Amino acid sequence: MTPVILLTGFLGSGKTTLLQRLLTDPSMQGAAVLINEFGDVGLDHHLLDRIDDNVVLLKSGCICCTVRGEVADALSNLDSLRTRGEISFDRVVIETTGLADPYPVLQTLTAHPVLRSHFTNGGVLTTVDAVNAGGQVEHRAEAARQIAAADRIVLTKTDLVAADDVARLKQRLSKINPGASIYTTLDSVESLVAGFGPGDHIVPAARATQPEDHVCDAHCDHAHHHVSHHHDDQLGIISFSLIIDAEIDWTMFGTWLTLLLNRYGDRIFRVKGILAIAGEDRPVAIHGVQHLVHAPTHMEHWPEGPRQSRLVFILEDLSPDLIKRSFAAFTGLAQVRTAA
Ligand SMILES: Nc1nc2c(ncn2[C@@H]2O[C@H](COP(=O)(O)OP(=O)(O)OP(=O)(O)O)[C@@H](O)[C@H]2O)c(=O)[nH]1
Repeated sequence: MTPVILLTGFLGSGKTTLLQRLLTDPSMQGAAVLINEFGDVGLDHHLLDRIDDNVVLLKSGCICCTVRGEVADALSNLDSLRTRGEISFDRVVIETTGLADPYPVLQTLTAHPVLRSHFTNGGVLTTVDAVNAGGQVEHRAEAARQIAAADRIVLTKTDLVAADDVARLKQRLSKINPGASIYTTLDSVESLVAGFGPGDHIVPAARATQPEDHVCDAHCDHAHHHVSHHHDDQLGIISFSLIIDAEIDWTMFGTWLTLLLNRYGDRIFRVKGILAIAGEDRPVAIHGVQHLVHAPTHMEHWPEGPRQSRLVFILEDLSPDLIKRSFAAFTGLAQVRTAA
């Protein structure tokens, strides 16, 4: 049986950063990876250095509902390729979208007639952003369910908050999920995935908020499973991207993004992008999570395709047009396109 590790956590909480670390550890060299992103423009596979045949980008959408069938198909495909000797892997890591409910994915593993004889639940790792977790847990059901589903919680961004706040957050997380062990990004990869490997049998954490026992199939429309389904229609969460063909002035851009997140960070859950900056050969990756702008990083090389800047936003109750107009007005770049 091949273990499937589910890597989950709210938008911008550090899943891809942790995945990058996991994949560079020798113990994880045999891992195949499935990545799912919310929104039509996937960037995470570009932001990961290790891209090979074992990395599959799933169609956009909410992993718990829209692409559940696709997860099953992707796992079946990986298994067939392995049977034919075309690839080899000894475990699978699935990085979910930051808005996913992990329970239906776990159920897919145990309920699917074929998958359940090849794959097993290899453990749930949930990243929790120490800067933004307070509000997210309070206001977003998805964030709470991701924490409740965890076997291990990895606290990220503890370098950006005071030690007392980290201690308080740990206490709060322990109340939501007393069975999960809590780590930070300072812990070794070995300790984070110990017991999650081939041949290991994880004992799932005693979860505080057990979901209903009902097992859905791909056509299930039971409302109880669609807590996170509501995120994209009823609560007005949308994703869109800005595409800019001209090179961007870094100072202008930085000022614009800082002001934008300062003003609208409550409603901008996530912004990430790959930028063509004037005077730079290599692309620059940028990340914002609510009011927080992370340090930009240079990527090794441009992904395939045109050298254009792409910014993906995940917003709640905010007009994409407002962002587009403000970007154009601030940077003086009129040729800005949006994609839904
Ligand atoms: N300072 C600091 N930054 C971090 C840490 N972990 C992640 N980040 C930064 O947080 C930003 C978002 O990280 P990602 O790994 O892209 O987050 P994600 O959960 O994959 O994001 P989505 O897939 O959009 O939900 C990036 O700029 C990371 O460099 C951490 O422990 N400390």
